[in-house]
Amino acid sequence: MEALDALINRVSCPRLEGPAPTAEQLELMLKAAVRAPDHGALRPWRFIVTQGEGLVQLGKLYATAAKADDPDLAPARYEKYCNMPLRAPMVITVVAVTREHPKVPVSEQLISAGCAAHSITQTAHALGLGAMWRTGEMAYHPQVEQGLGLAEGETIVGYIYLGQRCRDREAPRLGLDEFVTHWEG
Ligand SMILES: Cc1cc2nc3c(=O)[nH]c(=O)nc-3n(C[C@H](O)[C@H](O)[C@H](O)COP(=O)(O)O)c2cc1C
Repeated sequence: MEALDALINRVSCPRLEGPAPTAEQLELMLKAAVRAPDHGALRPWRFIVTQGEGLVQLGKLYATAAKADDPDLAPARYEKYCNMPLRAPMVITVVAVTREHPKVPVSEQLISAGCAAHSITQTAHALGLGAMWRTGEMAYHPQVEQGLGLAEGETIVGYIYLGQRCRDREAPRLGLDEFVTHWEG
């Protein structure tokens, strides 16, 4: 796919199916991710790749965290948390690795990690794969952060769900006038 086509027509795919991206596809997505713009070359990101049994374990981590918040959690809700990561055959957890820096505020480091996450979705689209950036409460739960081994200064910026597209979606055509002005002083 041409680069411009991929950039302009990327869409998210809420419904994904197997097989998971191949090792080659995964490498391309991660290579693109680490080329995200990065003030100070801090490389403020890391990527946790989960598939197969790992997805089952991730679901259990979510459900256990939800149960810790609400000991009366209904079994159906518990099950729902278990099934969340099973919506795709691969999930890449994008982690912002931030630290205090004299020139680069933490907010910029978070933006860089977000750009890295977006590069994964763009590359997935260019490869003909489907991707969906998700967060939700399980991106911010301390028990999930601990289970995934996050350290101080690390934040989940997104779970990128990846797989084969169940159906093709058209990118919405947004008029630019609403968002763009030209400033001439
Ligand atoms: C930081 C971030 C977190 C998101 N979290 C969710 C989420 O938890 N659930 C969801 O349905 N969409 C979430 N989205 C939105 C989808 O990834 C997607 O962008 C949206 O459905 C619009 O589809 P499109 O990308 O094809 O325009 C998130 C997007 C971003 C940037």
